Amino acid sequence: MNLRWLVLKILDAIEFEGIFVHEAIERFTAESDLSKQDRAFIKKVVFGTIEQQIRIDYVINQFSKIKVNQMKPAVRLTLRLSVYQLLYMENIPDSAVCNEAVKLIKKRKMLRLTGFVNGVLRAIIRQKDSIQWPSKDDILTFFSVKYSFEPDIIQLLLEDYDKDVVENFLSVSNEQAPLTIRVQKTNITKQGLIDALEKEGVDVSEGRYIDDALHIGQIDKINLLDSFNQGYFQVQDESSMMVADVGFEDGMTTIIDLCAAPGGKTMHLADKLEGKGQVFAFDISDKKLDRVRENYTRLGLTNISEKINDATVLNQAYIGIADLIVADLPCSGLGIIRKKPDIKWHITVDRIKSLKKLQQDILEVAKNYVKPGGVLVFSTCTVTKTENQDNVDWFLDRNKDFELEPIQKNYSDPKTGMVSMMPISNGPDGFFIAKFRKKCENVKY
Ligand SMILES: C[S@@+](CC[C@H](N)C(=O)[O-])C[C@H]1O[C@@H](n2cnc3c(N)ncnc32)[C@H](O)[C@@H]1O
Repeated sequence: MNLRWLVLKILDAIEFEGIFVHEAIERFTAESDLSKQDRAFIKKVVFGTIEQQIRIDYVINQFSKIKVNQMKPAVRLTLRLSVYQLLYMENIPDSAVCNEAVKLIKKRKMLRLTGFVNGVLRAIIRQKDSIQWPSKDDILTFFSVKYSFEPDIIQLLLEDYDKDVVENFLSVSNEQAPLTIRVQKTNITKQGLIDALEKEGVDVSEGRYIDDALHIGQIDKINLLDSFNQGYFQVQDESSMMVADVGFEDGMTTIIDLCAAPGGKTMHLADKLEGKGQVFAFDISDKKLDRVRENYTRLGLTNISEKINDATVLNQAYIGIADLIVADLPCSGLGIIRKKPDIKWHITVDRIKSLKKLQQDILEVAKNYVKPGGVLVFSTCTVTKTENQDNVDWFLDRNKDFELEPIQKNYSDPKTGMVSMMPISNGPDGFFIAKFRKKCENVKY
């Protein structure tokens, strides 16, 4: 099996079919008998090539007369995956990278272009220590090339945050995220899970903010772990666990998770209900809800009912019934780029504007399902003020029957009473949470 050939096919599918990185890797590696090391290599090169695309293209363009966007797709992708290895994988000899690239071009039957590819790569190998990088005087181009982000997105972030904060965000977004799991308390205690994982040879350490969170070592195939199949845990980032940690209160019985798939927060809330009460898990399509079903079946949870429901359309059956509404809304996802690097290339300023409109449409409907005294939690896995704080102001302005309840946790911002977290190195993803309570004199959980 030629691993780089598989990488090329995966990159090709991502670029021309528009599928997500994880989906593409899964499609081309699931059925094959690749070793753990082979899969790790493929994942590293695919993730890295996507993540560092702007920087890689910048380097190629310095050494090639034909610019990247004028190249034949197979040549462009072969050069990108090769330059990633040259710049970021020191353990691979430069000559091997070059020879393998030429083999790929031959395999694609582009014999006339082998000399070109070989020439560009050899030039980069010779001069990679003297590449001319953009000057810091032009901070947008400098950050864009250094961290491989679109200048428009950097500009948007610079309008919201200080330069140092933005630079840290860009840098951490290119790191590997920790693998975090949540103890499924209905099935096992935390210590019981730690013991079970260690018995299976998995490295375990405590999470940073949430008691039920554990970090585990990177695992090739999690579904081969007995503790996973026994439903002892759910893979979930710590920032995502904060939603139930903030929203759930003793005495609650009826919860609606309006945008639930794949179900991370639904499972956590059903766990907090200790198998009692009801979590209504809504999402836009049955295919999305399949993931929710898979999760609750494996975890053995019976207090979840899933249903196709468009969150922008008021559903009369649920008006005023919920103790807690979770509106974990579709967003630009800038807080989770470490896990989904292709977000870098899908998100635009216009898309963020249209997401804001969708978020407001959903919040306008969501408020109707809350009981007097009940809670509406609004969350996103992004860091733009447009999608977060602006929506909070907009919501409070229009809905005087709701108030912002300050979140008092060791991970919330004491000034705003909200959670607005940038991704943290070896820690949680970037995330935002605001908690609204529907006013009522007598009822409070
Ligand atoms: C951020 S994800 C939710 C993640 C989920 N809460 C979890 O913790 O696993 C946003 C979800 O919103 C769903 N969605 C998008 N538009 C929707 C709509 N109009 N109505 C309901 N769900 C929608 C998407 O299908 C997606 O599953």
